[in-house]
Amino acid sequence: MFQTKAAARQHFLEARRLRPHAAGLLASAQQVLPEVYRVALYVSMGPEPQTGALIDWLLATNREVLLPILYADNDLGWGVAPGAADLVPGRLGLSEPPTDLGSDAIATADLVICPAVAVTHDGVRLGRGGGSYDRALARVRPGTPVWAAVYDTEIVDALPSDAHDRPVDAALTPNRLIPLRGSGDD
Ligand SMILES: Nc1nc2c(c(=O)[nH]1)N(C=O)[C@@H](CNc1ccc(C(=O)N[C@@H](CCC(=O)O)C(=O)O)cc1)CN2
Ligand SMILES: Nc1ncnc2c1ncn2[C@@H]1O[C@H](COP(=O)(O)OP(=O)(O)OP(=O)(O)O)[C@@H](O)[C@H]1O
Repeated sequence: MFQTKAAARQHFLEARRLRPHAAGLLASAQQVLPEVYRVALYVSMGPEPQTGALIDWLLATNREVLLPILYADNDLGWGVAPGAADLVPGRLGLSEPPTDLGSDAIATADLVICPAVAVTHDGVRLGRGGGSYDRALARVRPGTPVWAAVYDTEIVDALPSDAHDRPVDAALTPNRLIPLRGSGDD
């Protein structure tokens, strides 16, 4: 398999760039979304699984959506999504909410859907390499479901991992929700 996280990241990001288009998470999420009020999500960029329509639908169905704000040290703050038009440019080409509720606001989420480059059947998540979600997921209220947004081809048997990596409970793809082992509910 992959010797390093960097090698794995390069492999999966290259494959993403070759996709003809980025599929969205709305249809699959609509099928499986539990009764939740506040959902932490991300504003998708480029070939990432798209979140725009899902965010709009959550807001239209009276849910609240938390979106990340990337700090200089790669830690994350959170703001509520008022609507796509109200987002402001952040670092690395990201679009972010204008008002920061702070890093601990993720503890108020009932469901966290986080970006990932790949995930294993055991729930090991590989991200962009900033350690942003390693820190953010440590603040999630215990028992809150955490889903990694990936494509079906990004769910693999093994990935390099570190002790600080936070496991995820399921993989949400544009097609389905796949429960992952090793995160407490089996
Ligand atoms: N949409 C989205 N938002 C997110 C994340 C993410 O993975 N996706 N993050 C997850 O932690 C945090 C931000 N971390 C990020 C880290 C790297 C890149 C990125 O695109 N890097 C480019 C180089 C960009 C540049 O330097 O101009 C690259 O890797 O090619 C984006 C976000 C918080 N918000
Ligand atoms: N709690 C933490 N506080 C500060 N730095 C951390 C923390 N957890 C991880 N890091 C650092 O973040 C860096 C990247 O970690 P890693 O490669 O696991 O990121 P990732 O989970 O793939 O990315 P991301 O979470 O941003 O999507 C590492 O150098 C690691 O030491």
